[in-house]
Amino acid sequence: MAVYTDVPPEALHAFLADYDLGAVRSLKGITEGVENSNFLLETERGRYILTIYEKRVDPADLPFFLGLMEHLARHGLPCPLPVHARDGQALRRILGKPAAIVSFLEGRWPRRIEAGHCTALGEALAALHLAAADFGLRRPNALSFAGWRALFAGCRGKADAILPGLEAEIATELEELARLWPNDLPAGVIHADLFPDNVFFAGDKVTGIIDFYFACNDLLAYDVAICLNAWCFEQDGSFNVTKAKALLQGYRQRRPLSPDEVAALPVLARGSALRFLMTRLYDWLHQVEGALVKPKDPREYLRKLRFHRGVAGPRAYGLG
Ligand SMILES: Nc1ncnc2c1ncn2[C@@H]1O[C@H](COP(=O)(O)OP(=O)(O)O)[C@@H](O)[C@H]1O
Ligand SMILES: N[C@@H](CCOP(=O)(O)O)C(=O)O
Repeated sequence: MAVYTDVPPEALHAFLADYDLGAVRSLKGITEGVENSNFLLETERGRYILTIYEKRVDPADLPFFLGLMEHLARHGLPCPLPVHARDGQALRRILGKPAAIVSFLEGRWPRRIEAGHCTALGEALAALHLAAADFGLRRPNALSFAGWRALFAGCRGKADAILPGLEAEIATELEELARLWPNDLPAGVIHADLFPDNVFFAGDKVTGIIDFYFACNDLLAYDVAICLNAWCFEQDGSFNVTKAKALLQGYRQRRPLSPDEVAALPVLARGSALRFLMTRLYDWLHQVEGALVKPKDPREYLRKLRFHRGVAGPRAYGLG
């Protein structure tokens, strides 16, 4: 459930008076999502998404997120296009909170992932990296080593309640990854959370890429590793090498991976697994009573982390 703010009709009308979107037909809360309040807004002009930014998004980051969506949409990516109000601003306020209207994207995120989705996803991810290359703003990744360590500090003394030995395993992993992490790979703007629920399809065609609220500057191949984790494991925890091969083939058709990027994939996949393990662990251990959002299982990402730690090399991902 992600509707944290109720929008009374008077507030909506006052807000929309500054846009050229015509009269409101309806406003419906969208129950999917975690971070912000999202609404499907229908006006005389068409369908839009109204997002009200809640506590977890730093308002200082919003120009980067909205600017990036606009940049990518203008480069032909199927990303939400922010709607500017008459004063030229896309970032405005409703009920005292930051808010924006973006274009509505058609399609549905895949509940059952097929290899064909992975190929198309790989192509779309590479297209995103290429199109973002001349985006003018920068945002360091808040969820890299320093962020992981801060989350870990917030879980100290509690992690073993989820699985005995977890705390020591994470501490060792943090040390090893800090030693192994590649710092000289191609970098740029990455999506950083391109999970299946953030990619809409019509058949095998990508029709929408949403949720840019973790986007940042980091290693491009790290984004590929995030997708390997989010798209290529089955429900039973097994790794599907056919899907991985499809994803990597799709990506490499648009943006070839250098030999160093390929060699680094196992380490990057470990780091990506640790990133989602840490945020999920933190959220699991800091559940707010009465919260409407069900936390995601951190153990899923521990299993993925262990898989990548055990691979002999990038061949495990279907690369020759
Ligand atoms: N531009 C869009 N077009 C169509 N649906 C959207 C769009 N943006 C968001 N949604 C809908 O809102 C839901 C939540 O959006 P999301 O950005 O993932 O929220 P959160 O950041 O809170 O997790 C999505 O699953 C989708 O159903
Ligand atoms: N993809 C993350 C959680 C972030 O949720 P989103 O709804 O903003 O994509 C995870 O699976 O841990």
